[in-house]
Amino acid sequence: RLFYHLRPTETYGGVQRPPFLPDWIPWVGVALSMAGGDSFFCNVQKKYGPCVRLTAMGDTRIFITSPALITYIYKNPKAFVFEYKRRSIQSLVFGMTHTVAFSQAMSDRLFPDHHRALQLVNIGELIQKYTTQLEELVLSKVDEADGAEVDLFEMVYEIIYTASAKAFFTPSFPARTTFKPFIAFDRAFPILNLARLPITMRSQAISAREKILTMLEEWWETTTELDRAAMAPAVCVQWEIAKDEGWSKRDWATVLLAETWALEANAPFAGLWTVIEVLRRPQVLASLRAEVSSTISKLDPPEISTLMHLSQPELITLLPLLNLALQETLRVHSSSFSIRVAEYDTTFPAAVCEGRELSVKKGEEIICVTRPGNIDTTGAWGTDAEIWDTERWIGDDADDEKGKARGPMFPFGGGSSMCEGRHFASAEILSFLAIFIATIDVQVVRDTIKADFTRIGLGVMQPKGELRVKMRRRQGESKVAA
Ligand code: HEM
Repeated sequence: RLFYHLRPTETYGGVQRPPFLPDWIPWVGVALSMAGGDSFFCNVQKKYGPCVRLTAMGDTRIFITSPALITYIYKNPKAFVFEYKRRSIQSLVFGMTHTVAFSQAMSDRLFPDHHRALQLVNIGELIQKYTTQLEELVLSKVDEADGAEVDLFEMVYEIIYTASAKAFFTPSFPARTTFKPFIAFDRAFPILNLARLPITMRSQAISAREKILTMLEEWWETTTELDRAAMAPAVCVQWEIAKDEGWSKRDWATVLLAETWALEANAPFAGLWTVIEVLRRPQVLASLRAEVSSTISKLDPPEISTLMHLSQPELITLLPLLNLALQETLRVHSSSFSIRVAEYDTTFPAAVCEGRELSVKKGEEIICVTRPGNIDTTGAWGTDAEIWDTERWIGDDADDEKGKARGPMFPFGGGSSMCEGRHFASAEILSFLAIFIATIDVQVVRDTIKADFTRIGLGVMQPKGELRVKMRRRQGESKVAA
C-alpha cells in the first residue's frame, strides 16, 4: 500500500487513470481476497472509490462498483461492448472452434435471432411446456419422498433442471443422465474461463466439458426431425444457422451446451434461495401461501395447474408478494460481473465518478460488479441491506412510511446485452414457487446453507451446506391435488 501511495498519479491523454490496487501475490493478484466474501469490494470502494484497476489470475482489468457508473456503462453500448467477450466465452468455456465463434454468422444471425426468440411474445408455448413438466415432477417427487428426510437443495435443483431442459429441448433430452455431468461442467466453468491459466492446469476442467459435449452430441444424433422442430424457438433458430453454415457436430454441441448453461446456471438457484429464505420465516410463508390460495380460488378451474399455466405478466400481476420475494432473492443472492470491452479510448465523466474524470484505454476490460450496491449497509438499500426482507418492497417508494430504503439493482445486467432469458426465468421461478408453496408441507431438519463466494461474478450465487427436510403433500388441498 505504501508503494502505491508513493507512485505518482498515472495519467493517460492528460486524464487520471483508475487507481491501481497493489497486490502481493504475482499473477494471482487479489483473486483470493475477491473470493473471500463481500468485504473485499466494500473496502476497496471505501478506500479507492468506485473505479479501480485490479490484477486477478493474470489479468489486469477495471472494476466498477457504483450503480451510477454501472448505469453509465449500460447506457453507452457503442463505447462498452459485450460481444467480443460473448464470442470468446463461447470458444474458451464452451469449446466452440475459434473461427466459428468469431465468424460473421454469430453477429449477423445467431446473436440477434436468439435475442428475438427469447422475447416475451415468443415464449408463451415454451412456458406452457415447462409448467406441464414441472407440475408432474414436483408432485411425483414429493409423493416419492412421503415424509422421509431428503436433501431439498438437490431435489429442487434436479426438478427445475429437468423441467426446463425438457421444455427447451423436448422430452427426448436425457436430463437424468446429463444432470451430474452438467454440474461437473458448471463447477469447471470458472477454471475454463481463465484464459491465461496454463493448459495443464485446465485439463480436468476441459475433460468435464468434453464429457457433457459428447453426451449432447450423441443425444442430438438420436433426435428426430419432429423433435428438432419442437425445440424452443431459441434452439430452432440456432440450428437453422448451424445447418446453413455447415458447422461441425461438435460446434453444434457447444451451442447446446451454452444454451443449457444459460438455462440452468442461475434460475434454479434463485428458486432454491427463495425457498430457503421463506422456510426460515414462517410468517412470510403464511402470507405467500395465503396469496397463492386466494389467487387459485378466483381461477377457473380453481387449481394450482390453472395458476401455473398463466403467462409471465399474469403471474407477476396476480402474485405480487411472491414476485417481491423473488426480487429480494435476486438482490441479496446475486453476484454478477457484467463484462464490457472499451471500443476506443474514452473517459468516465466526473459526474458518475465521484467528481474526477478517469481515462479508459481502447481494448481494456471493464467489469461491472453489481453486488456491492445491493448489500452495502451505507448505501441506497439502507442499514439492513444485507438482510433478506420482503417488507422493504412494500410501500409506494422509499419515502413511504411503510417502505424501507430502496435503490437500483442489476440482477440481469443492463443495456443492449441485458439477460435475454429474464422473462422465461421469471415465469419459471414464480410457477415453481407457487406449486411448492401451495402443495407441500415442509419440516426443516437441518439447515446449514450459506453462500459460496468462490463463484463470485457468475450470477445467482450457489449455496453450500445442507438443507435436510421432511416433506409431504399438504392436507386439505384437494383442488390442488386434483
Ligand atoms: C435468474 C435467472 C437469470 C439471471 C440472474 C441471469 C443473469 C444474467 C446476467 C447478469 C447477464 C449479463 C448481462 C449483462 O452483462 O448486461 C445475462 C446474460 C444472458 N443471459 Fe441470463 N440470467 C438468468 C437466466 C437466463 C436464462 C433462463 C436464459 C436463457 C435460457 C438466459 C440467457 C442469457 C443470455 C443469452 C445472455 C447474454 C445476453 C447478451 O449477450 O446480449 N439467462 N444473464
